[in-house]
Amino acid sequence: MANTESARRKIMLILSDYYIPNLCIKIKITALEVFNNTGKTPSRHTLYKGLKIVMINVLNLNGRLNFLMISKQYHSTPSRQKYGNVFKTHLLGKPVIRVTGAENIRKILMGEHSLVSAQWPQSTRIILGFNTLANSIGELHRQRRRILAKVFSHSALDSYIPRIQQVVRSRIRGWCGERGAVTVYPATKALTFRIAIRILLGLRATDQQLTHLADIFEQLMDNIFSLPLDIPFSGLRKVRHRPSQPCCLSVCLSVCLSVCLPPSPLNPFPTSTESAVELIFAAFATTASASTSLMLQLLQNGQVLEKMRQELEQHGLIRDCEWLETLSRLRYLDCVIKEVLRLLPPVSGGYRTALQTFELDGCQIPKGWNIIYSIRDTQETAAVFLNPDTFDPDRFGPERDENKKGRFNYIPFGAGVRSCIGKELAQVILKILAIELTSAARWELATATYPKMQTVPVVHPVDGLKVRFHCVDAKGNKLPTEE
Ligand code: HEM
Repeated sequence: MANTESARRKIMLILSDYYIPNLCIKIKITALEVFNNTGKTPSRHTLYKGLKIVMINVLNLNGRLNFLMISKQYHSTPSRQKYGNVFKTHLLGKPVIRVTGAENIRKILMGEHSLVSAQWPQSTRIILGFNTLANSIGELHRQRRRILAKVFSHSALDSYIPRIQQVVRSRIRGWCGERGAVTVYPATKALTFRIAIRILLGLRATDQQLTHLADIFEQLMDNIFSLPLDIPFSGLRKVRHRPSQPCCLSVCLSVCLSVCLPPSPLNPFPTSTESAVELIFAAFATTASASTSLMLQLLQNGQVLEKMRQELEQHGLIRDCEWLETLSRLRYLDCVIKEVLRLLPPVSGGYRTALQTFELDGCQIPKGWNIIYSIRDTQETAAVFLNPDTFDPDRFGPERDENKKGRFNYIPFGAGVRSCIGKELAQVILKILAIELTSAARWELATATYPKMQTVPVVHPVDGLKVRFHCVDAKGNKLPTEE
């Protein structure tokens, strides 16, 4: 029994470190059930088996619980109403200051490197690696950003467009060829993954390698916000030490793709697979989330889709958008993409640590404390947006341009020195997807009602959004499904 007690204490110790009260109670009960129900002192084997069951429960539950906790943090409107735009809460068991509102966000985002410093949760840092852009600070961050900026330059983006269009076109044809419904969120994740690997990184991966890597990334995303416990059965251990896999993701990527890593004129990562992992990670779920939200909004707002179609016809480029400059002439399409990212921002917020004690909105933030700046809440509550719950792309049009009334009310890509380095690329992908869908396909909801949305790790429909696609000709007539 002494063994049992010490094992239970060990678990409690680990958990209490991360202070999750409900989970602690649950574990205490489970541990007692596992160890005491036998009515006798367990053997080493039983004890180990029991511990294993407990830990699996804890850690599986932990993943979901963390998501729930984060979700709750981002949606704690009552707390915001009660305590204002800056208040203290807990995330992953640690105290954190949550910040909302354009003025407060401005101070945080413009204070990077002096007032605050980006600091992702420990699990994210461990999984992605410490040498990535998002995890580097100060001069190192500036240098890395300068190097990476080449991948996203105007000429680089121009060169990606025809190939992105090719990949998107072929994927949409595939969706139209499906007999049943397509689940949009995983389908767009596969699409962005393919674009990131083949076009952005210029890697020649086979379909089999792509599927294998996508599977690993999926697991990575599932565990990106988890307790930083590298112990058996934990999310962290799963992604770092997959059986029959090299021991970490970046190594895994390089081994899987070793035959095709160097050299490619577009591949700026002959040595840094960590950077490659980071870019795929940053592009993967975010762009897929926005793509899914785009399709959802176009399903729900037929008049917007019609207006987009008219704009494409006016420009005579229903099917050809070869250059960045051509894309930028489609003003209404630009408003549609902006509105999708306002109403359903894929990333809920960003993580910072206070480098010095400072005051924000009358509250003192002590040095060393964690801060989350909230994108979703800020966009949802910004007074500059009229009827904020309505999907209304014209709010970004030249006549109203509500966004002009305050710079930090609209921040789907963050702002300042840490703003999203891939934002132009993300917008290009979304625009090409919208053009291809509008001109070559029709899509309809395959379920009786629209799905609810989930917000963590990025915003997405709970059922992934089930849709039936059909190919159409230039006049909008349905084409027979290819066998
Ligand atoms: C709709 C799609 C996307 C959204 C909504 C989005 C959003 C964001 C946000 C909000 C940040 C800032 C986080 C912070 O303040 O700490 C960020 C940073 C970043 N994003 Fe994106 N992103 C998207 C797509 C992409 C793509 C396609 C790439 C690259 C291929 C990318 C690469 C990055 C990187 C590397 C950073 C870190 C920048 C730094 O720390 O200097 N993102 N993204």
